[in-house]
Amino acid sequence: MERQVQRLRQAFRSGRSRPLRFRQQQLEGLCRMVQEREKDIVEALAADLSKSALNAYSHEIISILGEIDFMLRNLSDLASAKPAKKNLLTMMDEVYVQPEPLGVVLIIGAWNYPFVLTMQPLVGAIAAGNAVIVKPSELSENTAKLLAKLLPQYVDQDLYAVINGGVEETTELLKQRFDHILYTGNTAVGKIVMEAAAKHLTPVTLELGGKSPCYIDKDCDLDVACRRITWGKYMNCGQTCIAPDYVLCEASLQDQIVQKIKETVKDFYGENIKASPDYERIINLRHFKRIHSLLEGQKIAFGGETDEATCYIEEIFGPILPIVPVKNVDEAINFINDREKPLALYVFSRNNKLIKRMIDETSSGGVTGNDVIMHFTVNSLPFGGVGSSGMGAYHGKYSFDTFSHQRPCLLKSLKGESVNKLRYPPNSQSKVSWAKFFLLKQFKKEKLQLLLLMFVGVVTAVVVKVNQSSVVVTKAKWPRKPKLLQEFADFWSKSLKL
Ligand SMILES: NC(=O)c1ccc[n+]([C@@H]2O[C@H](COP(=O)([O-])OP(=O)(O)OC[C@H]3O[C@@H](n4cnc5c(N)ncnc54)[C@H](O)[C@@H]3O)[C@@H](O)[C@H]2O)c1
Ligand SMILES: CCCCCCCCCC=O
Repeated sequence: MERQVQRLRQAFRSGRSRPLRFRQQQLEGLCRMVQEREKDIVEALAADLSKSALNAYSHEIISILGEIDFMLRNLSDLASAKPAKKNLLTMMDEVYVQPEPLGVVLIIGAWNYPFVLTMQPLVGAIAAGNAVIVKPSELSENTAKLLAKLLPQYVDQDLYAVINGGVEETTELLKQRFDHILYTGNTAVGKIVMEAAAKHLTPVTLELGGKSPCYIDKDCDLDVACRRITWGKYMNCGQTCIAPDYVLCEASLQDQIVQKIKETVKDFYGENIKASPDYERIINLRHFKRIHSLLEGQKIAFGGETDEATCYIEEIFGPILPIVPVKNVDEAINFINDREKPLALYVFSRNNKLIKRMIDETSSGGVTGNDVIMHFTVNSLPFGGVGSSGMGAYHGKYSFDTFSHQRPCLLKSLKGESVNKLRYPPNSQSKVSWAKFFLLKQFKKEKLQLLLLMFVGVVTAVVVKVNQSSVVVTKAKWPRKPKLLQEFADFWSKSLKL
């Protein structure tokens, strides 16, 4: 593994991953991979999660095509140097922020959306000019194997690699030095990743789990709310990081909500849910048993039928989508704030002020009002957690920034020493006063314009004076100019008592 990381580091050091044209070619390669091998990808997702081809396309493949398209369209803008605001001391200098690639990046994916959760960060890391190792989850083994087979056929093999394996291999991989790690998975392993990264002072983005509350206000269209919640809760058999985890509502709404969700489940998946192509399965027996054990001793409002042989769990309420009665919105807010910060918050209400209030008085990775999941699909929004649901974010521009160093650059000329005297020893009270003026003084735009006008006036006056006192200014006389300017600067320097 050490050798593999070194091989990527060498390729990165060669500078090959940096030119924009190269990055674009790699992203185009990824796009071709998704388009030409769509059938293989769909089959792998079906084998791992019983995803139908249509769901594989709409839940995973579309996101990746959209992300690649975004990067291709915006790459030159994202990668360009951005001019930065100057202070009075750096007025004459070049001041900008230059994004630069970090180096060798590790992406560790989870099994529940095995294609999206590895490919979407990969797109950002390539766009930002890095070398990348992708470690897919061993639990979604078909997608993991497929990625290892396909990627080398479509992108540069020395810069981008897939390493497959479980805990042992990932532990070994985490001993290596990376320049950034993006990990998606549970919070306990997130801590292991962060600890390993700390040994090399490697920055991390942690995309972790989080119990996402869903508050339903009594001033709401319950039919619409329940339909949207049912969609987000049962998509991918409930194995979605931002699925609504529990509902908070006033007790009077509880029965209606149960009834409406029950009806919607039948609407979506038919009477025989088990036979629906749109209904996925739990990833493996271990997870099946874990979820099954949550049902024990609970009051199940609807569903609860399971089939161990096919890892099928019919949708249930209780531990899977608990409904927690609250007196009012204040109690709902307290309930949320008494717990770890969730990955998402969902609020359903006709009352926009109430939605805004819940946003203001709670914290979560992201928020969708009057719907669920959808903030994930907007690539102009950062996607990530806060507190125990994670740190850092990605998607679109935020992916590019996550995998870049924002390098501040200040380019001065070798001239202008008179002004620079201000900061050279020996220090003096007058220098400190001028430094305060130059660095702390905030001018209103109009005042600054007036000052600039006065400055231009003074310069013009000096130039006119000099021209009047000299013989006709010819081309040959131009070399005298810097000296004049120097004299002018010295004049200012003396006036300012530097
Ligand atoms: N925030 C998000 O974007 C997001 C997305 C998907 C899933 N999740 C969360 O992830 C969880 C489900 O994922 P999971 O953790 O079961 O996935 P998982 O079992 O696939 O583990 C995630 C990754 O961690 C690696 N791993 C596991 N144990 C390890 C160890 N001891 N040391 C080093 N690496 C190890 C695995 O090989 C895998 O690549 C849920 O909590 C879910 O909410 C979060
Ligand atoms: C159109 C809906 C797309 C939903 C994709 C959700 C991906 C969530 C990843 C976390 O588990």
